[in-house]
Amino acid sequence: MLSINGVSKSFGGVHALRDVRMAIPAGVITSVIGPNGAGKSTLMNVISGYATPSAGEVHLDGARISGLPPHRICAMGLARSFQNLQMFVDMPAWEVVATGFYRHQRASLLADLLNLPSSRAEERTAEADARKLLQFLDLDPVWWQRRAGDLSYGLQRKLEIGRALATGPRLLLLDEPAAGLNTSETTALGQLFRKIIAMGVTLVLVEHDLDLVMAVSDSIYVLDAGTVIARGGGEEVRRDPLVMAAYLGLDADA
Ligand SMILES: Nc1ncnc2c1ncn2[C@@H]1O[C@H](COP(=O)(O)OP(=O)(O)OP(=O)(O)O)[C@@H](O)[C@H]1O
Repeated sequence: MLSINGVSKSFGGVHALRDVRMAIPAGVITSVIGPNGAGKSTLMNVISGYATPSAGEVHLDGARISGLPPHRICAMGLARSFQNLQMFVDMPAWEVVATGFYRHQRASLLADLLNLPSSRAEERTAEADARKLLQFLDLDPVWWQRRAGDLSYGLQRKLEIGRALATGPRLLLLDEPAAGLNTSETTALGQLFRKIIAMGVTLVLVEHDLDLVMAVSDSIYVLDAGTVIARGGGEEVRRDPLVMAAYLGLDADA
């Protein structure tokens, strides 16, 4: 579904990604792990159009997406969340999710400004759809009308996932979705991933919580210093000497 063909990205003299190749199939959870500075966020930015690769290409279902702006890539069915929350803190929680439906709305800016019936009808549909998504996310209705910024960090993370799902993606990239969550929130997040897969949305995770990664991933890629050093199932990756060396700072032979 997503193919990453020889992607490199440099920032001045820093080679954040070097000839990265990945083949991510539909219908499963693929995780990308690696120590700090390995290039994970840079890879997510390249895939989602927030960064242009210095070399190589990214294809989604055979169509080249590298080099396109984020909104075009989103319209092609690829949505993302961010490592640091990108939240509309002053909106009611439901409306944060509803903004994701904007991509599907047809009313013109003028209709919006004049509050014409076409614009109001779309708003009502977006609100109803947002409520369905909030139920899907298992967000207690007591929070729906509350200011998003007043929700706990874990609940705001859910809103961010809801907003991304509202764009109707076939593939969803989640950049460190468990960061800042407690143990029970992380367990619930793993269950939510399974529900998202069951909806027919493919998931790619960048995650530091290795327990979560091992529990939910069908396949794992390990990046270190901008290079893929291992790929496979949890056990395979866990036992890989290069992975141990990257994480523990040990010599691969040791
Ligand atoms: N905009 C930038 N300008 C310069 N260097 C950058 C930029 N973005 C990333 N880098 C560098 O590229 C390398 C990879 O960074 P990146 O943030 O992709 O790693 P990461 O694996 O996501 O790290 P972490 O797990 O700490 O979030 C690092 O050396 C980083 O300092």
